[in-house]
Amino acid sequence: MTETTTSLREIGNKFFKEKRLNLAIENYNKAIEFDPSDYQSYTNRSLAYFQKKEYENSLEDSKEAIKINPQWDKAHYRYSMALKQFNRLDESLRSLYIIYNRFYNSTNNNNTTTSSNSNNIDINLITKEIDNIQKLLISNRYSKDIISQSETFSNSINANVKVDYINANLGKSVFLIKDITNYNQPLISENPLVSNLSSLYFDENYKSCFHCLKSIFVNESCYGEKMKKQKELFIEKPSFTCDKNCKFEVYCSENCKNEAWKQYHNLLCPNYDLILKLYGFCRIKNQIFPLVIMKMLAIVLNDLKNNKKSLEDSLSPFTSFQYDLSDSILSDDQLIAYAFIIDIFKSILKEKNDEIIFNQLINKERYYQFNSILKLNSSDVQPLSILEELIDNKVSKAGIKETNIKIGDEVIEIDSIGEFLEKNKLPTISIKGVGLYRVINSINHSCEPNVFCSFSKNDHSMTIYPTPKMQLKKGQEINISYINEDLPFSQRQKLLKENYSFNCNCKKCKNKE
Ligand SMILES: C[S@@+](CC[C@H](N)C(=O)[O-])C[C@H]1O[C@@H](n2cnc3c(N)ncnc32)[C@H](O)[C@@H]1O
Repeated sequence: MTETTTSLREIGNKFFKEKRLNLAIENYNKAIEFDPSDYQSYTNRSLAYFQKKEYENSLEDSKEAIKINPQWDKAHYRYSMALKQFNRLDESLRSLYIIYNRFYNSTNNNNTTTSSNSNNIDINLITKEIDNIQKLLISNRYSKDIISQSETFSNSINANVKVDYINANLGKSVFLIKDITNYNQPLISENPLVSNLSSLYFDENYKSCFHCLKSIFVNESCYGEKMKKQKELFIEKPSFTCDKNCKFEVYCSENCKNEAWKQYHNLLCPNYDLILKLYGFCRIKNQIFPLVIMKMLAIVLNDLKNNKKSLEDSLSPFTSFQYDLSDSILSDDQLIAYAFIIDIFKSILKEKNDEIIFNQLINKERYYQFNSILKLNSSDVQPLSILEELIDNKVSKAGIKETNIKIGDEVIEIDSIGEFLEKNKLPTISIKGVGLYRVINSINHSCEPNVFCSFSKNDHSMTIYPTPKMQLKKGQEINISYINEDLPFSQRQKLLKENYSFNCNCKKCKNKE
């Protein structure tokens, strides 16, 4: 940086202090002309434009300053404030979190607790802004009305809870809106915004609903010798194959077929040759997130096109989850899967006027973003296996006096079904996938959870129940355990850090129990 640049900038700063904004801008222009890498002049000019309510210019200048020096927190702050003016609240929040996380990482490393960092940004101001924007976002997105509406994503929520923001560290979480006295009462029942089968199950041995993941058929080769004789297990359930282009995807009902079509399959189906390549790759490499990401992108694209919303609004069901772009290290396989996704969406968005949407929606940053959303928030989904479903039906039909049920010629004591299933629990008979749940995946973790989740007997929906004997009062936060809470303290901390990027500070962890 030349002396001339610095003095021109300082003259600009002087004019700025005197509120002579045009003169300030003139001097910042000159400083930048002398040294186009002078990120401080860009940042200061961004503020001057902001004061003049020229938000587009303010946004561009702060963006340029970040490009030159990504460590310059003041530029991130200016960028965030300009984004806020355009109601791009998610992005605005993200920029504030860059400053917030950097501040706390550096104070943790240096063991200091000053209220400002090397860039001289007041961390209290940042925290206050984070609080403001979070509250705005929560009230927009999780109001009771919005939650209980049947949206494009058709998630139905039994509203005994509300989503609220806690603080910049814990983000949002879920709170009870009534006292709970009946422990059999579900607190939340929810369908996912998106779900997908693990690619391991794209195989002639399995047939599952492509929409709700329910088992339709499992080949007898997946069972042990004894169960192979039980013919009832191998009767294929009715299924509904897509009759448009792909003739490949199968569903358990007309309803699932229609939902899938409406949400994402209408865009994906005509490009199925490319999609099969992605399925094949994901199956060999045992990957599931790229498949979910493909569906998420199709859902956003449909919303964008059909409902004429802004990109920000169409993305918001997904971007309201926490994510961390700096943390997303993608493997070579994930990057190859990204190339397949690019090909698929190039084919979907091939019209000339689709170019802008393509560039805004389908890019590497989005892939990292969606990957991180899935990594930090999604749940494993495991619908009942065909064997479990069969047992369940027989038990519900059994009279009160009956003590046994029969599967083929196998007689099972109703009281020992658990042991029977345990004995016959072959990894190959349970179909697994992942799902992203708008409210359930907003529940924070505790190693002493007061609620637990249970899969629906038949599909990808999930229900939250109170943990028996826990007192549950109106206003209380509900917490689930993301991991096996019976593991020793150090293992729990390690798993939570590795998989969810946080240090658990619950009572059990504080006592190192
Ligand atoms: C499934 S989300 C839960 C909702 C999240 N708080 C939000 O604002 O979207 C998981 C993320 O929440 C945060 N989180 C959950 N439980 C936490 C806890 N006990 N302590 C600190 N952070 C937690 C972590 O950032 C984690 O990666």
